[in-house]
Amino acid sequence: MMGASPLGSALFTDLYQLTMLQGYHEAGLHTQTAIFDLYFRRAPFQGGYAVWAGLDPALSALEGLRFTDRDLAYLEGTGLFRPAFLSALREWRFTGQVTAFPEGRVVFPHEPLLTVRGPLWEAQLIETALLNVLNFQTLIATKAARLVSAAQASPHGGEVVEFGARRAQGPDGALGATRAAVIGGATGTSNVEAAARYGLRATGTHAHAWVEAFPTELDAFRAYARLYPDATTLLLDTFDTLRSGLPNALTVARELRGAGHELRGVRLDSGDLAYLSAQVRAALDGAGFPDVQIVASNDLSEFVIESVIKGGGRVDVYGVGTQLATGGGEGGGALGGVFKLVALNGEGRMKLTGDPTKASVPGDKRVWRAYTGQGGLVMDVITGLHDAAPQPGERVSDPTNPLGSRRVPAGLTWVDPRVVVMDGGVRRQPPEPLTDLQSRARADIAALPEGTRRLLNPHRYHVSLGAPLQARRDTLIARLRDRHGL
Ligand SMILES: Nc1ncnc2c1ncn2[C@@H]1O[C@H](COP(=O)(O)OP(=O)(O)OP(=O)(O)O)[C@@H](O)[C@H]1O
Ligand SMILES: O=P(O)(O)OC[C@H]1O[C@H](OP(=O)(O)OP(=O)(O)O)[C@H](O)[C@@H]1O
Ligand SMILES: O=C(O)c1cccnc1
Repeated sequence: MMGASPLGSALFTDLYQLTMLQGYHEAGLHTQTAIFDLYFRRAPFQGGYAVWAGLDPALSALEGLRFTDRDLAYLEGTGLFRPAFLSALREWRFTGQVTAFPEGRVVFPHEPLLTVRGPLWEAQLIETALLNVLNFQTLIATKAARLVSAAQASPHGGEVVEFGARRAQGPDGALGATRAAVIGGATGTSNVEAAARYGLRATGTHAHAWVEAFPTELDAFRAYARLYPDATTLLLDTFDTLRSGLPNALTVARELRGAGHELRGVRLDSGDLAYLSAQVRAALDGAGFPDVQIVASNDLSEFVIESVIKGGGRVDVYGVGTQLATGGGEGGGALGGVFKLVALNGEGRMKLTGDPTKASVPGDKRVWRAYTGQGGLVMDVITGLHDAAPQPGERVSDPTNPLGSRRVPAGLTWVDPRVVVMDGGVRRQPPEPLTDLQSRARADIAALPEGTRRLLNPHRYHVSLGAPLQARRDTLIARLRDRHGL
């Protein structure tokens, strides 16, 4: 065993949460009712949207969170914590309420994706673990969605499967990445542990080592096909894709057919994938094998996939490793989601800063999402929890730019997409199957305005603040400035 995931350990937090917790406890602030919002300020990959993922593992972790004897002994050993606080921690449980977008929904910068309401010391402690799992899985689900949209732009269609276990950020990163990749639209994984854990299709071909292990490429191909006559995908590029791999694969395809089976596929792993896949497709079709699939791999990204398709490529399945499992590449690497205190004991709180993109929005809130009659997404408006839904003609403002405002169009249907997913520290619903989350994401991505899906310089989907909320925020800003002499 490589060690269990730290998610679910009360010590999987930043030290400052615990030092603050002790302070809240001493000051008697710890039981005051706090509201924290989790949101990100920029969509990953310089894209126009994100696919919200990681909620189920986050909620599972909250449900069981306890300080064990080992945890308390460690904390005692730091010399930072007093006995009264350590014994209070023994009773610490998460008893709060969590309201969140359902997993798989498309989400946008600045809107509260998840809101925690509960005693201050409960909500504060969980920041680190919540952000860890939600930032990562949202990043990877979004990457998968981008890869899948690129693949599906081909008139012939295309799937994405996840090949990233060898490149992921550690074992826990690999498992989380597979889960999120599937939510974002990946149709299979090569990671067998992840497949078993999440009830997914484990899929794969063979490596160059298999071919190198036999006297000839044809011997290797024949041996594999004999063992898996209905599940063989042959890797063509160990020696030369067109001059050796392809003719040998055709030989094996004919032999399999003679024995009542069909070759499933071939894999291309180097060279110009547009040119090679078109050549291989033509050869397979010409030889009477139109159903043999072409799998491609080798440092694929959404931009490579786009280029392969533009170049006339005929790839059916893209096997993506590094870029998918790590979210690597431009604007990737990490999602910068944050968790901010927005109210304490019913009073709005906010972070003021010189950078208007970083100032938070105080108070308990609601997100309204507007749809056209055809089910297309139009805009999101954040209001106070008890404010009316946005009205046609109402002026709503840009959360990062006080001068940016727009009027709410008429004829839209407004829905509050967030749900209470946990109450009294207990989940309200059982975990949803990953296939349901994948379908939800697929439908939401299809409902996005065309330009918002674009990979490069997408249209910005508008998330605005309702007028009463903006007014309360302005009042609080003025009060904080007065109080701090700013
Ligand atoms: N038609 C294409 N358009 C854009 N990028 C492509 C295309 N075909 C392949 N690529 C990408 O080009 C990069 C380099 O491919 P190349 O064939 O030179 O690599 P390679 O020689 O196989 O390298 P290595 O052996 O290190 O994997 C890869 O990231 C591959 O995904
Ligand atoms: O999207 P990727 O990160 O490229 O992951 C997939 C790659 O992993 C495997 O090869 P590997 O990279 O281990 O060896 P190679 O570079 O010799 O192909 C496989 O053959 C793919 O090319
Ligand atoms: O099955 C494959 O082809 C595979 C699996 C992992 C990484 N690269 C390729």
